[in-house]
Amino acid sequence: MTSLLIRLSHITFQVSNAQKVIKDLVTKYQFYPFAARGLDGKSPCQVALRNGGVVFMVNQKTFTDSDMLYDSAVTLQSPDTVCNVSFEVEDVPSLSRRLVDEGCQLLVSPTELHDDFGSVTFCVVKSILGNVRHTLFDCTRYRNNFLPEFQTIESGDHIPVGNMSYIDHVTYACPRGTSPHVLRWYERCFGFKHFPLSKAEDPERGFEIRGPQIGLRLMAADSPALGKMVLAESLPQEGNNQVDLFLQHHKQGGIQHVGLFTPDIFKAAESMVQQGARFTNQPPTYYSDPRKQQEIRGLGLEPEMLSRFGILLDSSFTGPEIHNNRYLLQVFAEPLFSKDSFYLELIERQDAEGFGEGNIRALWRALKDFLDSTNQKEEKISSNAV
Ligand SMILES: O=C(O)C(=O)Cc1ccc(O)cc1
Ligand SMILES: [Fe+2]
Repeated sequence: MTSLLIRLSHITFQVSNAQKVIKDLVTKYQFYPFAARGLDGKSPCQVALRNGGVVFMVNQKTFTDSDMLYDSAVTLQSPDTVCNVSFEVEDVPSLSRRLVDEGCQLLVSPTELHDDFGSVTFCVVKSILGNVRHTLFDCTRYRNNFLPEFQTIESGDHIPVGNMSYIDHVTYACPRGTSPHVLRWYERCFGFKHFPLSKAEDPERGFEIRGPQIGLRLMAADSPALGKMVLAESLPQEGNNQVDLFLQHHKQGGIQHVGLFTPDIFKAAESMVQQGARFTNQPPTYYSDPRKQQEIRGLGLEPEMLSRFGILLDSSFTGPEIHNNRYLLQVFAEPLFSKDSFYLELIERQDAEGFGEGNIRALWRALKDFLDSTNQKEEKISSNAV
């Protein structure tokens, strides 16, 4: 079955102000638009943007399925959302039949579209999780740069600079208690395999991170063709947390963030910050901690390079000597639409396949601080207004 799946193709956004989101992706995150439809106003605009090997499609939200190509419309009440992870597959009709036999719902049955450059077959499958869906494409008979009915946008003299290599992982927020079920669905339907985040992890329980003000259950899965996915649920605990806040808008669950692989996170973060992107800050104590400093320096890095952009490091450091050179660098951008919505992550992996518990704890704390400070600002504004 895995031979039917070729690769993750792109991720689709459905938003109320596509122009604004496109502008942010272009100016802050160095994506460039390369194909579009609906720019003449005859259909809702759909724009494909690229940064290196990463492609996003931004769709203006519409409420009639027939206006939207390669996806189906979200509901009228839907928040701005990132809801479709599209896969390239070998044989759309046969895979869609198999998925229907598994009990999956098709939002769009296998359909063929063509233009002067050839034809593409696709279907849209509803995931078992929230508003998530997957468009399955066979593009082997198509020779232009994106999909039929999209016009090429010439980049002219503008030389794209982005250095994102590919989508490293997609992280889904799940309502409490649902992730084992969701994991099994992805195993059955798309051949993902449980990817333990710790030794001897129980796939029913996943990897639990507990501590003061943190309660998170993670389960990851991997597919040789489609990459990694992470399922995140909150554990009952005090106070706000990013998964529960996300679920206030995406009640049944959804795509919470996407990790973009870059070979040089310092270069990527620096150029994005210069263009106005903002990453979550880490408290200075993260970088001044002597053990952390030893860990950073032991890998040939400088604490100042990390602290400038809020980059987090996880390695197998147990001090005082580094045992191997495997490490993970991550940095998390501020939410793209509203304060507790979808965000982008940059990740550089040096021989490290998993996810870093230390980084997740630090991110959780930083986002809590960010949410608390925006809440305080909002409270101030509203009390001033009274
Ligand atoms: O570490 C990562 O990049 C993950 O994707 C894991 C993760 C999942 C959910 C969170 O709210 C925060 C981190
Ligand atoms: Fe992530």
